[in-house]
Amino acid sequence: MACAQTGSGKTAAFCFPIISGILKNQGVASGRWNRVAYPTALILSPTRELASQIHDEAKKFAYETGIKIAVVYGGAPIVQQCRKLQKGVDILVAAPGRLIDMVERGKISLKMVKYLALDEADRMLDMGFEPQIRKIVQQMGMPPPGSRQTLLFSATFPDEIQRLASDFLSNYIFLTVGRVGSSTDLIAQKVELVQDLDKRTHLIELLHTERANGISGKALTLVFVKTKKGADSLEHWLSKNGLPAIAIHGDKIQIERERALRSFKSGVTPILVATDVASRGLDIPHVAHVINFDLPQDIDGYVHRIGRTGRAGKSGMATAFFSEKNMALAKALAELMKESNQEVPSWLTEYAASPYYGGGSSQSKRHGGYGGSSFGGYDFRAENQYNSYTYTEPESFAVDSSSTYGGYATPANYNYATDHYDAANVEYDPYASGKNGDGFGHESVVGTGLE
Ligand SMILES: Nc1ncnc2c1ncn2[C@@H]1O[C@H](COP(=O)(O)OP(=O)(O)OP(=O)(O)O)[C@@H](O)[C@H]1O
Repeated sequence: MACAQTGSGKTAAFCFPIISGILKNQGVASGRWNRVAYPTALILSPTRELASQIHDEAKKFAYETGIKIAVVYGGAPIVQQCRKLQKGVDILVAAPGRLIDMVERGKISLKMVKYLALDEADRMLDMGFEPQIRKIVQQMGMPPPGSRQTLLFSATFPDEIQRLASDFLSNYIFLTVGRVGSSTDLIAQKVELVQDLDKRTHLIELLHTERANGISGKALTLVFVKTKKGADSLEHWLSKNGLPAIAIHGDKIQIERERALRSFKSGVTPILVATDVASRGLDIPHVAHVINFDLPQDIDGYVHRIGRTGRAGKSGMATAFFSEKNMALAKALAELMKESNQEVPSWLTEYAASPYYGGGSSQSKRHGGYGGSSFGGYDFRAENQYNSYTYTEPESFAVDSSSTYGGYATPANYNYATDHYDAANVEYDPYASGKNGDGFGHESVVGTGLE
């Protein structure tokens, strides 16, 4: 289970070990025609666009290795996808619906899967996708957790989802780079108090000012709204006001969705109005500004949305229109902004402090989820240990022998700065001799930055 901030390169982090594992252990599939495809690795994604992006990335990573990569998702011709599969596939990238369909039709067998990766894993295991994932992983012939490696990746991981995820894992390692659910401070975040009725005018002013200041150029702006209807309507409104915009949402047919994305990426339509269908995983160069015209319900949604900018070390900007409908988000938003070294407006601090909106509670409450917040921030198995986890040199993570982790002494010479990634090797035991030392038979590894 691995968490790192948006835009930090998680796709490569799960693709490379898979590619390496296949080359080392399984060997690549033959190019012979097969009626049924037997992928060695399965990568699942919540949206078609993300599946397509992962497929493209994985192809680059596997260049000249002979590894065969295919993608299946709904809304695209199934015949073409089948034809590709029949030529052999090592890594299959899929959106759940189409995958289930193809397994049921006998076109794909999951019997040989040795690597299962769930990108945006918390989304894949939330209420919407969980039944489908359960079906794929537990009822379609896939080898059990001990006989395959399972990789769950996301920038956010609420503890209730972590709990659920353990059903698909055995004795797993929890690895975080930075704090789970935090956003990168490469993104300059701004929150503005705007009444619902004024949002459109405010948006137009904001976009015109940007243009007047010459910010546009090649820069792209992504505007998030709550509903599909709202997306279409805002697209028309912006276009009518001389601001070229295009909408993407789940009610559009796949060709239209892809056309919208292409037009946005190429800069032909520099404003994309989107629902949450575009909130996760999409890596679009030149997105300079993310505007939350409507804020999402929970803070994790906000983290993913603003994460469409400020990627791969580049800086970005995020503006949120906050109205009274968003009060439940006040505390989590203020905390997140503070944590990412952003200036928090005083009115937001006041809302955040109001007990009426869940304010005034202790830090530890962040883990439990309240009023729209679902900060993870830790390995849910280690709640007690984290409470008593102390260290003396947070900069370098060099821990002296007085430090404790769940009441167990950390080895005197253990240096987190150099040793913590070694914990990914299951045989390596950083905390104590014998078992993991915390008595839980698992390991949690926390890194401090993108390194
Ligand atoms: N080592 C690297 N050096 C430079 N760029 C990199 C490196 N690793 C990844 N990238 C680039 O960083 C960008 C973001 O990567 P990626 O899409 O994998 O992020 P992510 O962590 O999955 O984000 P999200 O949480 O939004 O899905 C991509 O354009 C990718 O090519």
